[in-house]
Parts: sequence; C-alpha cells; structure tokens
Amino acid sequence: MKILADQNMPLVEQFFKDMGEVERFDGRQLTPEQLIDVDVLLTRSVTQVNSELLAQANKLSFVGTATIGVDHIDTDLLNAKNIAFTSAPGCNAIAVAEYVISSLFALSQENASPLSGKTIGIVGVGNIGSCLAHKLKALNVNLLLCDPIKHEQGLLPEHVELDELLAQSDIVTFHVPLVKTGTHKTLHMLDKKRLTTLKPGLTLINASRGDVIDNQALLEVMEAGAELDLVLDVWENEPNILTELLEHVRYASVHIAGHTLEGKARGTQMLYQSLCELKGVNAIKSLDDFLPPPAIKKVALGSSFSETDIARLVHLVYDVRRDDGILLRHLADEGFDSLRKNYPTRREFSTVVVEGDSTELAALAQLGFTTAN
Ligand SMILES: NC(=O)c1ccc[n+]([C@@H]2O[C@H](COP(=O)([O-])OP(=O)(O)OC[C@H]3O[C@@H](n4cnc5c(N)ncnc54)[C@H](O)[C@@H]3O)[C@@H](O)[C@H]2O)c1
Ligand SMILES: O=C(O)[C@H](O)[C@H](O)COP(=O)(O)O
Repeated sequence: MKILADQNMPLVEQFFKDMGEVERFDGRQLTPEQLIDVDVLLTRSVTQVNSELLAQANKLSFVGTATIGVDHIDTDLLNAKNIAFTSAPGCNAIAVAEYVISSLFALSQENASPLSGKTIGIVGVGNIGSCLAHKLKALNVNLLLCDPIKHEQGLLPEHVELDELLAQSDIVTFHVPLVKTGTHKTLHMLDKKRLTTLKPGLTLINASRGDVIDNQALLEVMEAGAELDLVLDVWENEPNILTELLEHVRYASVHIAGHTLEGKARGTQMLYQSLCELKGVNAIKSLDDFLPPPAIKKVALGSSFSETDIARLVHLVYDVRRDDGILLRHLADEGFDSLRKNYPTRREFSTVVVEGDSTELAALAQLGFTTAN
C-alpha cells in the first residue's frame, strides 16, 4: 500500500510504517501526478483536495485530513468516487481552548483588568467551543453561547443570537467552520456592517478560519479608529495575509492555535485508527508510545492562590505572546508557511502535574492541568 502524507504531519512513519510505504509531500505543492498509484492520502488544511488534484488518482481508496476543518476537501467528489474519507474531529480542541485562555490572561494582565466577572461570548459551540466553555467555567466568568445549528437541534437551549452576543459581551471568540453559503453561512460573519457596530473596548478573538471576518473591512474600521482588542490566529488568504492589519492586532499568530504537539499528533492517530478500521486491523499503537516527556513536569503550589497565579501557571506552559513575537519579527524574512512549519514545540496543560492542597486545585483540574494532592 502506498501512503502519501503531508510533510508537516507528525508521527506518520511511527503510526503507519507497518501498513505500507510512506512518502511525504509539500502540502501546497502536491500535483495530480504524485497521486498516481497512491492508495492513501493524508493531508493537513493547506491541500485543496478537488477534481483537479484527483484527476490521475487511479488507486486512491482513502483520504484523511488530520484537522477538524474540511473546507479544503471536496467531500461530495470523494463520495461520488467511492473514496473513504475521514477528518479528525476534536483532535485540537484542547489546544485551541488553551490558546484562547492564554490570550485572555495575557490581555487581562496587560490591561490590568481581571478576567473574573467578564462576559465572554463563544460563537460556535462544537468541539472547541464546548471545551473552552467547560474550562472557562472554572474562572468565574459569565458565558454567552451562540450556535444556531445546535439550538435548532435542541442541544443548546441557552443559545444567544450573534448580534445580541456581540452587544452584551466584553470578549467574543469565534469557533465556527468556514461555510460559504446557506442560512448559517460563516463567510464574513463579521462584515463591514457588523464591524462598525461593535462597542469600543470589545476583544475579538478569531482562531477559526480567516474568512469569518472580512479582513479588509476590519482594517478599514481599525484605521478609522475603532477601539477593538484583536487576537487573530487565522487570516483571509493565508499565506498571503493582509500585513497592514498586523499593526492593529494585539496578538497575531500564524494559524497555530491547534498546534500543540498533542493536538497535531492526535490528528495523525485518528487517521491511523480510521484506516485500521477500514482495513479491519487492530489499532494497537497509541500516542503515549511516541510523545516525549514535557520540559516542565511538575509544579508545587503554595496554600493560597489567586487569579494572577493561575495566569502565571498558564503562561508557564504556554504564553501566546511568544507566538505574536515570532510573527512580528520573522514574517517578512521567513514567510507564513515556514513559520508554521518551524513552530516551536508547545505542550498542553495536562502535561504538567500541579501539586498542592490549595482550594484552587479543582479549578486548575478543570482548566486541564493534571493535579495531585
Ligand atoms: N486555528 C486553528 O489552528 C484551528 C484549529 C482547529 C479548528 N479550527 C477551526 O475551528 C473550527 C471549529 O472547530 P471545532 O473542532 O469546534 O468544530 P466543530 O465542527 O466541532 O464545531 C463547530 C460548531 O460551529 C457551529 N456553527 C456552524 N455554523 C455556525 C454559525 N453560523 N453560527 C454559530 N455556530 C455555527 C456548529 O453547529 C458546530 O457546533 C473548525 O471548523 C476549523 O475551521 C482552527
Ligand atoms: O481545522 C483544523 O483542525 C486546524 O485549522 C488545523 O490545525 C490547521 O492547521 P494545518 O492543518 O494547516 O496544520
């Protein structure tokens, strides 16, 4: 079996080497010719899987993307060609939720404004939105949730309409898929009209897809003096982003919110599990077989613990300002894709064991840390 995998997908050889011959490709440069005689194609988000790419795919029986977003895949085409398809729902939910929490604490610190008591609106309450909501409940904030699809399914009675959520929140964070048409389309969900009505002081976080916010319109409202705190991980037209927007953004990163070591590796593992299921073989390999130990393994707490201390602990594991600095200093000389490819290792909160008898231990466990008395 010939397996073609994106060069930025970790642990492919470890998971798949017993199932076939593994070859790597550059996600943005894959050509139709490279798919001749290939049985399995494993991608990340930058490869457009469409009729043009599959024109010469004579043996392809399985396509997997190690991402939750599937806007780069023509799933109808795969269906029509009887090619099995799988994505990796939830693989990076923890990573993105931790990116948002790191951003919230960084803003709270820099604005000298405690997080406690703030109203946070979450738009899109799927894997990421619900993981984030669960973690935020540990932090004494008010939550507003917007997901009309879940609401229609009877799964989110507390759903708040987007415009009401934007008006009532101090911070709004987007976790929707990119949907270009239909009643619930998310393309330019924040268009010029909505952007001009946002209240001064609002924090906007986008770690979903760049096209959810009209970037040109955002630049125009910022240039016209809008007082918004912007945290942007995703951009329209990646990798050729609107660089003029950067000077208006508090924390800017290169689409890495989901790029913890665990988040990316879980995506590979989920594709391995799906292919094993399709081939009727036991999926005996697991992430624990391959992940290295973290640099910081254990932290001991004192007996009294404040919000500032939780922020310090979060930033000990991951401070979003590290990634902001990398983008600002190196975008021009390295380029967007290269910064993503060479992203420094980031681990999840759960890799750190927090010891102590503080009453805050339960909150830290809910945030995702491993705790021990
Ligand atoms: N920046 C990153 O690194 C990164 C990482 C992971 C995912 N993402 C993006 O985030 C998106 C969400 O990820 P997820 O794992 O939570 O996906 P998910 O499919 O589990 O959840 C998406 C949720 O959005 C809801 N939704 C759809 N249209 C909506 C609308 N118009 N208004 C409000 N809610 C709407 C859906 O009902 C669903 O509950 C992905 O599709 C992907 O594009 C980005
Ligand atoms: O949709 C997703 O899961 C994420 O956006 C994903 O992490 C994107 O990153 P990439 O696949 O390009 O590494």
